[in-house]
Amino acid sequence: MQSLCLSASARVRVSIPGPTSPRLARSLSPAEWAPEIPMGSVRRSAPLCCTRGLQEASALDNETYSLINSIEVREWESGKSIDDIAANQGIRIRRHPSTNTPRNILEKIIWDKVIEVSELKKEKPLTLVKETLADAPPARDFVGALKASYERNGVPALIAEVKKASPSKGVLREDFDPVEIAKAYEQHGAACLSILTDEKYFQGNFKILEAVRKAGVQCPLLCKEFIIDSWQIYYARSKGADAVLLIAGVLPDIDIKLMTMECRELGLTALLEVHNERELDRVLNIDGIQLIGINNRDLETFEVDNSITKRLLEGERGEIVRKKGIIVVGESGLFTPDDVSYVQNADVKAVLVGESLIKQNDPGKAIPGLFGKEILQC
Ligand SMILES: O=C(O)c1ccccc1NCC(=O)[C@H](O)[C@H](O)COP(=O)(O)O
Repeated sequence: MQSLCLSASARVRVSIPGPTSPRLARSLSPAEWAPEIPMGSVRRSAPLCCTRGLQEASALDNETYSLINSIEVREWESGKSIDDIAANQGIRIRRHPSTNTPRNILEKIIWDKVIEVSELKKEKPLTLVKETLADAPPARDFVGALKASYERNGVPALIAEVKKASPSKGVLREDFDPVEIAKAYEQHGAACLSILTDEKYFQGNFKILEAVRKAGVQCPLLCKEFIIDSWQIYYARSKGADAVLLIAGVLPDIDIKLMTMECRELGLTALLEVHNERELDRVLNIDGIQLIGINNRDLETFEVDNSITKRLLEGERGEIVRKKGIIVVGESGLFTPDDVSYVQNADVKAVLVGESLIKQNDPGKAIPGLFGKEILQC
């Protein structure tokens, strides 16, 4: 089957390579890729994806066909920038600085990330990253691990976060041995781990992700990054990630569609993070989403409010989530068994917890304190 691979984050880039699965194991020749077209800069005729894609539409699968006909691609054709498209979807974070002053910390993180990723791509272009994919450890079943833990324990499965620092709280733990902490989390029942890889704001990095995997930790690993470019998804997999975070408050629908397709092809789980009704509605309208995280923390203001999880899962939205069999993760600000029960009553099947565990003398032993009981490992 022919397959269209298109990345819209900051650029539109397309290839129509050969059969879908084996193509990930090999690198694509430059001829298979359309030239990269900077988004938000010049107005151009239709991107190559549209013309090539439509010519070959009869050979494309339904998912790809609907993508190339999507409203966003048509908007792009009519000259809208990625920031315009995002703004139409209620996204306040701009990808490209139009002033020197970011509106908030999340926007600043994203502007820095755009620069960081463009440097990394120069050092290691996608074709080289793809060559290293075959050496990565096989991807583990992130959602399967969460479901199994929930069934085993009757409380939300734990995604324990290996987090040294954060923009809202500064350094959370001076004495930070990520591998020891990861092992302790696993030993005390964490179903999965979240590894911060952003260096500038969280003092994380990809060496931590690799070291945790190489140390023999079995839990699936979430690469906690600010993803704005498909390159980062391939890079995360090449470093051993089993899941990646996609933030709906940063990524327009077209990026989410393309990136979730790429995740599927790589065997990665995409955790779609939302913070309000509009973001949840956007994500629920995208096919194939298995895992949604509701972040109780407003990443623009740092305000944490656990009732956001409850509010978003009330009524029709909760019904749609259940009908689609989506697993919901309650994220941030969870400190006590009451906090965990509160989000569990809102129908959350997993929780993502950083600060309240990492700040304890023994972060692993703090897990029973968080749940009010011991959590059984698989
Ligand atoms: O944690 C922050 O200060 C932060 C600031 C800006 C963007 C993202 C941020 N955190 C990411 C997260 O959402 C949390 O690391 C994660 O949900 C765990 O939260 P917590 O248990 O409150 O540490």
